[in-house]
Amino acid sequence: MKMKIIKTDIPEVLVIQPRVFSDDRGFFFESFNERKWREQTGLTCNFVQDNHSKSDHGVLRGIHYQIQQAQGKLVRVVEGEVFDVAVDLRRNSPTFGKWVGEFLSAENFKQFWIPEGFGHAFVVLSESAQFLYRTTDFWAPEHERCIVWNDPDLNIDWPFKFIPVLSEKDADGTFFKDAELYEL
Ligand SMILES: Cc1cn([C@H]2C[C@H](O)[C@@H](COP(=O)(O)OP(=O)(O)O[C@H]3O[C@@H](C)C(=O)[C@@H](O)[C@H]3O)O2)c(=O)[nH]c1=O
Repeated sequence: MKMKIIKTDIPEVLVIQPRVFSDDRGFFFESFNERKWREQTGLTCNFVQDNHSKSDHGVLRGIHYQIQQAQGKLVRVVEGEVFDVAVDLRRNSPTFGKWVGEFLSAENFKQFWIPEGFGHAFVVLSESAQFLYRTTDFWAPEHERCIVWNDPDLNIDWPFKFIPVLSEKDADGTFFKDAELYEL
């Protein structure tokens, strides 16, 4: 069975289920293969930055985006479990303001493709989680923006009841209705 690409309710947001080879030693899988990625998604992406973060249970990072130098993100989890969310912030899109979410874990090996023009956030559901992602443009702090995780218009159905742990920047995020959006 080859790597599977699964469309979500927002067709440009993809779930990638890689083929994992398990044996007595453990497992092996191609976490990224440019040729297969191009052939199976039809996308040509030039990934320029790899990021790795670790967060404790209850940490929520996001909703982040860059108004210029928009970053497409291919994300995955190598320890623990998160609920990962992509929000369509492309003003002229038929799915503008809609979100999709996916549970990503070290156990399910799923990857999530969040294209340029989307906001991104995740919350840690396990004791801790390590999160890896590749981006199609560089981090540009001057263009970085944040929408609050519990924005009333976005109305994201987060799968938790606790009070999330936020950075100061994220606690101070703007509302979707006031957000500066992309210049793609
Ligand atoms: C995002 C980023 C941060 N940093 C630094 C700045 C700061 O001192 C420290 C932590 O930054 P932050 O608090 O912004 O990290 P974090 O809240 O994890 O930000 C990330 O959140 C997720 C949801 C995303 O989608 C990412 O694109 C990114 O925005 O790392 C870099 O050096 N390069 C980067 O690319």
